[in-house]
Amino acid sequence: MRAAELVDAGDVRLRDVDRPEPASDEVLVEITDVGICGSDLHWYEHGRMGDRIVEEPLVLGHESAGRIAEVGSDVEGFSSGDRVAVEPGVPCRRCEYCRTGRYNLCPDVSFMATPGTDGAFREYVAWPADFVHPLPDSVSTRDGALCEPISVGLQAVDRGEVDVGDSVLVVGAGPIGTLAMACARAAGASEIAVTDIVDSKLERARSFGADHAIDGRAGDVAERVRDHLDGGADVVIEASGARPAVETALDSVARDGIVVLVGLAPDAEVPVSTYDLVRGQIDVRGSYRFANQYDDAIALLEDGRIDVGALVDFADPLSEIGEALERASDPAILKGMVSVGEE
Ligand SMILES: NC(=O)C1=CN([C@@H]2O[C@H](COP(=O)(O)OP(=O)(O)OC[C@H]3O[C@@H](n4cnc5c(N)ncnc54)[C@H](O)[C@@H]3O)[C@@H](O)[C@H]2O)C=CC1
Ligand SMILES: CC(=O)[C@H](N)C(=O)O
Repeated sequence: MRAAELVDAGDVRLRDVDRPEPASDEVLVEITDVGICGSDLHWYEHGRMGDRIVEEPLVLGHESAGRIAEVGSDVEGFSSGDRVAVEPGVPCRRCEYCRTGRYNLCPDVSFMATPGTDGAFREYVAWPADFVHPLPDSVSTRDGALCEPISVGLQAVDRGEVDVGDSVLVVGAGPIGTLAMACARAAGASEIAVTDIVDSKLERARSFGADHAIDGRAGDVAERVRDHLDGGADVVIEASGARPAVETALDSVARDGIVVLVGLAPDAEVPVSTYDLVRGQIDVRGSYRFANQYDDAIALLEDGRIDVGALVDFADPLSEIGEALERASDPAILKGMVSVGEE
């Protein structure tokens, strides 16, 4: 089968490799669609993330869906041809976090497209059946592949305890921020503001349903948030990881509000006034990946409550993976995808 391997920074090669055999508890998925995530671009551009370095060829891509090609001997409930979304992180299932349903925090998770665990820019993936989710007829595999970033959005909204009537500010209108916004709306948020520093992202946020799209380059964002959202946002979801954006998030929350930090910013140290946090009774929370969110993501797609297709700017074939990764690096692109098997 063909697999796109990252061999060095900026160097991804299509190679013929052995097709995997599913273990008894696995299914073999013929991959059809894979989203390109910012983390794929980071690995591609730098060949490393923090102290994790790509030393062996690594297949990128962790937002994937496809069709069942083979079913392991102990697996029940799947048949060849079933269309499925593949959840990319398989935890140990034994630790305290796994046993209490918080498997996104498992220290021994194998997550696709990180050193040691190949991702989905390849024709077939053998994957544990309990981390593979059937798609209803009305949900395409292209949309199903994006259950992954939708699940990140759902997790953020859960962490923010977004409820009916809440006002929400989303900082950063990339795919994660945009999907968090859609998930907040689905959870009942009544008024949603979004801020970004790229014009096209602000326009896309508006067309995706933001009530207020605030240009982060033009002056005091927090003040404008307070004007629009009656004194501040009940919940702020920070989805950029940029230092000034984190400051905006902390400054824009209403009293008794919750700030959810989703953006990953290894170097962003931000001064925090603990005095303001205490007096405002503010919760600041991290939100990491997702746990048990795929079924809800699929339900939102099935109900048409998230038009995830509107996020997608292009879908290139696997044979053009290098060009696809370059195209996706353009800040105006919201979501690029790779179609596997369609040439
Ligand atoms: N916590 C988690 O589980 C996960 C975290 N992430 C992280 O979430 C963040 C968002 O992911 P993507 O949407 O894929 O990234 P992205 O880079 O596509 O989007 C970030 C957006 O933030 C905007 N931005 C940058 N500086 C800003 C500022 N000062 N004010 C307002 N907006 C600003 C950018 O213009 C861009 O539109 C990244 O840091 C990513 O690493 C992604 C997936 C999972
Ligand atoms: C950071 C990412 O983009 C990825 N979804 C991950 O959880 O590692």
